[in-house]
Amino acid sequence: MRIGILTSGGDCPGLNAVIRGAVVKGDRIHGQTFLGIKDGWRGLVEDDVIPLPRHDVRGLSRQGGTILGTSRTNPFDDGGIDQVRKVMAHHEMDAVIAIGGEGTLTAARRLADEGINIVGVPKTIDNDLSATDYTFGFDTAVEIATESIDRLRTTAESHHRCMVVEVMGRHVGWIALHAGLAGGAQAILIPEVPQSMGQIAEWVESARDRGRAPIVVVAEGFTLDGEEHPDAPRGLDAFGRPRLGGIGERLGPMVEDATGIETRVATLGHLQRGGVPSAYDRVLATRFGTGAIDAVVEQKWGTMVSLSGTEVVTVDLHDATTVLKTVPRSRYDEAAILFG
Ligand SMILES: Nc1ncnc2c1ncn2[C@@H]1O[C@H](COP(=O)(O)OP(=O)(O)O)[C@@H](O)[C@H]1O
Ligand SMILES: O=P(O)(O)OC[C@H]1O[C@](O)(COP(=O)(O)O)[C@@H](O)[C@@H]1O
Ligand SMILES: [Mg+2]
Repeated sequence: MRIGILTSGGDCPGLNAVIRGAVVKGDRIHGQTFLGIKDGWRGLVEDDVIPLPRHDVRGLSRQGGTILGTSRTNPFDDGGIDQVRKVMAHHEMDAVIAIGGEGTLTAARRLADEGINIVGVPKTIDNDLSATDYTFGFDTAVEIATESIDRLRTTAESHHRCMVVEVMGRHVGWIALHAGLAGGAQAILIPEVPQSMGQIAEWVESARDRGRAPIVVVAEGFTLDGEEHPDAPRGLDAFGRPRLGGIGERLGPMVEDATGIETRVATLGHLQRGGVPSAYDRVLATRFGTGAIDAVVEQKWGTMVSLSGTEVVTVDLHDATTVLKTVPRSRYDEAAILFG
């Protein structure tokens, strides 16, 4: 059997561990042959496909990024199903393992609906995919954000300042919630729960009044009460998505004006996606890779590997892509008891 592997959407620590897990198991147990599809769906529609022998995945579980490259190409805009069929036939590719987030897996679901043999693997630092308890990449991002908050806190305390820390999270606030809780933030602002400037100022002042240096963690997709869209001062990216990032820089002066507390801003940005995966993410990603091979062998087309408790299972791609996994209001309220 000849299997193509692609990585698509924003990169994420653990992508290489998935590739290694799949190739080593497929080669060793089933004698399968692997092909690397370059830059996500782009490689599949433009026929940019390379051999992916077991030798090439040696030592990959600790390596950040993706050796295959990634892009945000939409296969339906740039070639469509006929082109995908043609490229697969050209390489005698029997199946594709698509590693990506909600966008990539929606494309995978549409291709599976058209009869392409596809199995999905969920990745995202945002942890916004339904039908899996966790995605790899999230743990590493939270670890990096937490360490950053710890470091920002000591400088904020020395100067008696407030620190606004902007983290990633396009539609959901999981990174902000977990890193904020782990770092003991005095306010956590997430896309799911708009807040007023008055409330934010109240939390900051109350922390200051107790002698603390207030830390405000804000997800890039957060909006103030009454605002319709998150800040995207740099316009759209190459694929028409708003380039988020900027709410922290906007909030900093507003907090300073509202409270009189000297405030600094740190935007963590792509630091959260770079570098080596955590041990947890290496294990999860490797298990997803070997699990994807089981799904291919069992011809479970149109499914995605998923973590259910501690077990790797498969779920229908439809279930995984219909609804985003947002932070439930009760989880936010639980954290909010500690704000201020
Ligand atoms: N409904 C869709 N149909 C086909 N392709 C899609 C769809 N939604 C997203 N995609 C493609 O998948 C790419 C990756 O999605 P994106 O959200 O950027 O990353 P991720 O897969 O990490 O969520 C998008 O740029 C787009 O080209
Ligand atoms: O790398 P880019 O294009 O700047 O994209 C940034 C976006 O990618 C993410 O890191 C991950 O998003 P995806 O999982 O949808 O790729 C978001 O948190 C962030 O908004
Ligand atoms: Mg996405």
